[in-house]
Amino acid sequence: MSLDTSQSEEPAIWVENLERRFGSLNAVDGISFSVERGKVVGFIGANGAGKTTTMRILSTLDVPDAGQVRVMGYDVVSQAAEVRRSLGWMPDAFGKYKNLDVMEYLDFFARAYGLKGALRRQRLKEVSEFTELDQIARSPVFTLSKGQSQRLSLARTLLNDPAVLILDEPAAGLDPKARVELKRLVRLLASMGKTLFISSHILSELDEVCDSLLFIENGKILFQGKSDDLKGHSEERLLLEIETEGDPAALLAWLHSSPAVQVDRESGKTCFVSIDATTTSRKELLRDLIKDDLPIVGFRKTERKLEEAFIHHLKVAGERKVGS
Ligand SMILES: Nc1ncnc2c1ncn2[C@@H]1O[C@H](COP(=O)(O)OP(=O)(O)OP(=O)(O)O)[C@@H](O)[C@H]1O
Repeated sequence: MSLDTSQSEEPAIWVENLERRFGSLNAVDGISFSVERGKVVGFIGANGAGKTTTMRILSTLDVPDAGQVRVMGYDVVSQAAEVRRSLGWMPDAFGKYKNLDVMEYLDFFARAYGLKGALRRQRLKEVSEFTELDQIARSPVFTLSKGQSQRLSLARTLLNDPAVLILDEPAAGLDPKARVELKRLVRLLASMGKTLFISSHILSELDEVCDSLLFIENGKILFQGKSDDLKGHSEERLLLEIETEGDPAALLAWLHSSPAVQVDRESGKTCFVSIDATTTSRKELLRDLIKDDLPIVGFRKTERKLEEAFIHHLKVAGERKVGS
């Protein structure tokens, strides 16, 4: 009997000090992170940030220059075959076979996975129904739309029923309807207990479907956490939008002088601030503003948009670095 280390409680993905160099370029520059089983994590970064390189290493298609990577407890270098059995890799682009229809294409890959007889037919039925490709089973692959092609690529990835799914830019080039459909499939897969690691260069694209986000830039991790943390939602800090009908400079000066308030930015007659909710209440702040005769006409709880939040995070991180 072989010992199945995937039964252990190791995270689905565990990466420690991973490095991958191409000549003098550190495409992946000593990154560490982990993804718990059953979670959906968004891997965000601009073009060339190092996403595909990292994902290819996770998927055993490339090897690290340094560091360690484990998928479902298996080492990607010394236990590559076990990793491949646990993992499905959906590349950002895939070759289409001109003479095959949808079902023939899936059947070809099911055979390549070694699925035989009734089991193969069963899996083909399951994945084609799941991705709703059963409705276009006899369409030639080259006639598919971008959204249908992405579903075909996902279906192929699901054939061996992997516990971990690595999806490289699955939403790229999709129209809004296909994007909604993709999100629905991601949610369904998550509800089935699968772990999903999904890359995108668009911050807001994955926000609603991901449990947490991982930002990469120039091969380094810039942020790992929940998008709510990034947007400023927390038990401790509250974001507020305060609008005056009077002189915005007076409001700004008052806010800057208040030790409880941190001013993020101002726009016209509105100031965006955060307060420490453990020591100051919204009510107290509003009462103090009115007591000092500031003509407040808007006072709302707010949140940062994800893009804005990320820029704010970088700014704060940069200020910390300068200050240290
Ligand atoms: N095989 C290779 N040989 C040389 N350089 C490479 C190779 N693969 C990737 N790179 C470089 O490594 C860096 C990271 O590339 P990677 O494809 O991982 O980025 P990415 O975040 O996936 O970007 P994109 O969104 O454009 O796919 C880039 O500068 C890229 O040009």
